[in-house]
Amino acid sequence: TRSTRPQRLLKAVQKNATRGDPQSVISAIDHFCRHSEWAMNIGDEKGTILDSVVNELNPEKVLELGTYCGYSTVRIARLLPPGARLITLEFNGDYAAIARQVITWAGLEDRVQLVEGASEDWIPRMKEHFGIETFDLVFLDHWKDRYLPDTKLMEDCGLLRKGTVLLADNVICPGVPDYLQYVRNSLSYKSCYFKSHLEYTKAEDGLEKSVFLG
Ligand SMILES: Nc1ncnc2c1ncn2[C@@H]1O[C@H](/C=C/CNC(=O)c2cc([N+](=O)[O-])cc(O)c2O)[C@@H](O)[C@H]1O
Ligand SMILES: [Mg+2]
Repeated sequence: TRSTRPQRLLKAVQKNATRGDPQSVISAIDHFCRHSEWAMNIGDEKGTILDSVVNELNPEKVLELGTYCGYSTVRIARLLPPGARLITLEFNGDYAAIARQVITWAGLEDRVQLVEGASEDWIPRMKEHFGIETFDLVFLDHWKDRYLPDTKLMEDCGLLRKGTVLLADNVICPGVPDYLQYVRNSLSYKSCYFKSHLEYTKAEDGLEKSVFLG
């Protein structure tokens, strides 16, 4: 049977990227998405904004919601100091299997914990299962109708501290209106919008950075 797009994306990484070189993995995926098949990775333009937020925070504990093929996982993990940890949640087993191989190809498996499961099931288990007190950075890039419920769930589970940064992809396209309204109007967040473009296209999109005020 015909291969899937994530399988073809992984093949492009294994063919064009150098093992242990995260930047070459990022470039191989961006080239594949620009010249072969579009895929819903954050991409190189919004990815540069993601990089700047990670570099500014120098986070120890990072949570990513929605791994997909692991592109943003690699972008984030490559910037983390060796002692830091990135936990990424992905409930589609096929995508998780691809992402594991992409992350390993980049040589970042010792900084990344890919958990195969749903965010709503695993957010409540972060403390007892992973010994996580609070996260320094959360990157939201999963189904758009989950951003708001999962943010409220993280609040209720005490996983956010004064200064925790939530960085949300796709706040314009496909859009997350309920989440945007919440973080922009809640007294518990200081929120700002980074205007950019939908990955590999000229359409507008952007990232919303929201700092939890406690
Ligand atoms: N509750 C949950 N727990 C764990 N994993 C979950 C989850 N909900 C979804 N996922 C996973 O997260 C990814 C979904 C991404 C949705 N993005 C998108 O739909 C998307 C669409 C466009 N677009 O259409 O242009 C552009 C983009 O940048 C996008 O991120 C998939 O890998 C999916 O399996
Ligand atoms: Mg996205």
